[in-house]
Amino acid sequence: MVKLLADYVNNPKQFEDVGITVPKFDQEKASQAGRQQPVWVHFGGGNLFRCFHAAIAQRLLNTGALKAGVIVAETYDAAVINQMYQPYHNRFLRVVMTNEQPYDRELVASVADSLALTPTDKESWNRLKAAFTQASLQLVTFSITEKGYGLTDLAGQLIPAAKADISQGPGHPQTNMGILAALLYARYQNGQAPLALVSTDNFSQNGQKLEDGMLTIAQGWLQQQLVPQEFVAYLQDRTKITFPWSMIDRITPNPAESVAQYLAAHDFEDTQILHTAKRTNIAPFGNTEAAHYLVLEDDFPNGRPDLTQAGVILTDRATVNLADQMKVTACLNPLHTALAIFGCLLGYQSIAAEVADQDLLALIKHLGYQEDLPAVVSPKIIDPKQFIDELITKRLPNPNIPDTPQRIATDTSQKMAVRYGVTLTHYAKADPDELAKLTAIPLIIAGWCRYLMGLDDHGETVTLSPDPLLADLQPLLAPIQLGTTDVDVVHNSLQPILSNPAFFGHDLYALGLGETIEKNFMAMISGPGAVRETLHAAIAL
Ligand SMILES: NC(=O)c1ccc[n+]([C@@H]2O[C@H](COP(=O)([O-])OP(=O)(O)OC[C@H]3O[C@@H](n4cnc5c(N)ncnc54)[C@H](O)[C@@H]3O)[C@@H](O)[C@H]2O)c1
Ligand SMILES: O=P(O)(O)OC[C@@H](O)[C@@H](O)[C@H](O)[C@H](O)CO
Repeated sequence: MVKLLADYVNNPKQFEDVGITVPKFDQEKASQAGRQQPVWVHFGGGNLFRCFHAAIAQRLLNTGALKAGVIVAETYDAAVINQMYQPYHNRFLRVVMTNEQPYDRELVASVADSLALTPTDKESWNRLKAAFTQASLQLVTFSITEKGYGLTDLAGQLIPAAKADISQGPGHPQTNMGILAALLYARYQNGQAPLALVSTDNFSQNGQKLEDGMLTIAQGWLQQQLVPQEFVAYLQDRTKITFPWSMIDRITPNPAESVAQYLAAHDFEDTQILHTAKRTNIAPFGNTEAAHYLVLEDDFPNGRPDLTQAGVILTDRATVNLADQMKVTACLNPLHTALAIFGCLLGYQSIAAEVADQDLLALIKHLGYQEDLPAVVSPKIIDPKQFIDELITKRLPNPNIPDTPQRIATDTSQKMAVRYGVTLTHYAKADPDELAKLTAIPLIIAGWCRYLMGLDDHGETVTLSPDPLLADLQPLLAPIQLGTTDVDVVHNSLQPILSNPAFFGHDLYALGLGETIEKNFMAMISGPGAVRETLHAAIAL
């Protein structure tokens, strides 16, 4: 059995003998370089980072295109750092779930330092701040989930933490945007070196949202005269600070028991999965798929490593935007969220099993090909139709990818606007008559409302995936039971959700879809088994 912490530099054979590839660099040296002359900081050291960004850094360290390891910062879940990074000296094993075994396994050692930013840990804050003052720093990437960028509530008002960040100035930030603005203030005060800030979270125009969020805090400080005008000018000077947009795609499920067992059977010792109190699932290993796309706007004012050596596509903003719209709003994530909602309702634990269900397959095909694809403008670097074909015929059905509808259902309230609202906007602008012909999108939205009831299709209670708005949304559905036939009760419950543009980017009644969704919902609550019946009747081809 080989352990994650075994000495791969002096004895690589112990890894190679069990089929694990080792780094071609010395972790100690890369870590030292990362701490002394940092090049790359990443916020959100979850599974996507470990399986994708860290692997890119590892490729570049292997070839010498990068000398310094990545510094990882966690603002949300300190347990990730304290229990999964530091005890393993920031190493992990990356497992690529190819269609056939053996899986590709690689010891990843490209993380130089890992920092949990908590209000009491001054040392970590100072280390991160020091990294931000270094001119060597070229890029900061983020995979902090959609909600990590939020500063406003459902009514569009600043949340208390954002108000506190603005009133208290750069000394005590709480929100991610406040933390970033404070770190950039330190950079401004120490030489004003340039920097690229790259969101790699799953939503359209992610760089714009990062920029807007960070500037909301910085401009608040300026209004309170807590920072000079020159600081805000520095943030808005495109030769200094940029917010490249990105499209990122690699299905990276939570670490799975089946993979832990595979690793144990293949002589790897560290397989214990951690489920933190904040519901992050993380392990000494990460499991991901083979297919991957990272498309970045090439706008790095302080230079960048040669990311193309690791397969990253660098292009202009317009192309990134089209690629991202293709993936996040049409050809992948909307299909995923549909499988998440109906998978949880129908009792599935596996995405691969779901796409073997003819009703669900018909649903995602109808959504993808009939309703989403017509709204897509091809980014040309990737063909949208081939992209969906690959997804539906190769990626989703791969039984070795241990993905679950429950993972994908996480934070659905944060995602509906991007995953369905952008397509609705397309139809509303291009051809409003088409809105009335949509079947899959209204059905999925009704399915989400049905999911929020917290009952599966048998009428049994199900534990819903974490979502920051569950406590607001579930009480709205409380007056409804399976068997409720009163259309007014249903309308009163659904209306505040369907009419709120914060969820879908639109008042769905104004688009003429509210009533259809209510009807779909009524059908799905008529009794046990009604979700399946409604789905089958609506979408069967
Ligand atoms: N996993 C995938 O298949 C995949 C693929 C493409 C893009 N993404 C994007 O990456 C994000 C993270 O995915 P993951 O697989 O790493 O998830 P994960 O659950 O493994 O990790 C989530 C990370 O985000 C942090 N986080 C959660 N809420 C936060 C908050 N409010 N503020 C700051 N940090 C927060 C967690 O502490 C953790 O480090 C997704 O939300 C998505 O936008 C994921
Ligand atoms: O990561 P989220 O929470 O935005 O969405 C869940 C999945 O749809 C997502 O992680 C996909 O696996 C990913 O977007 C594939 O590239």
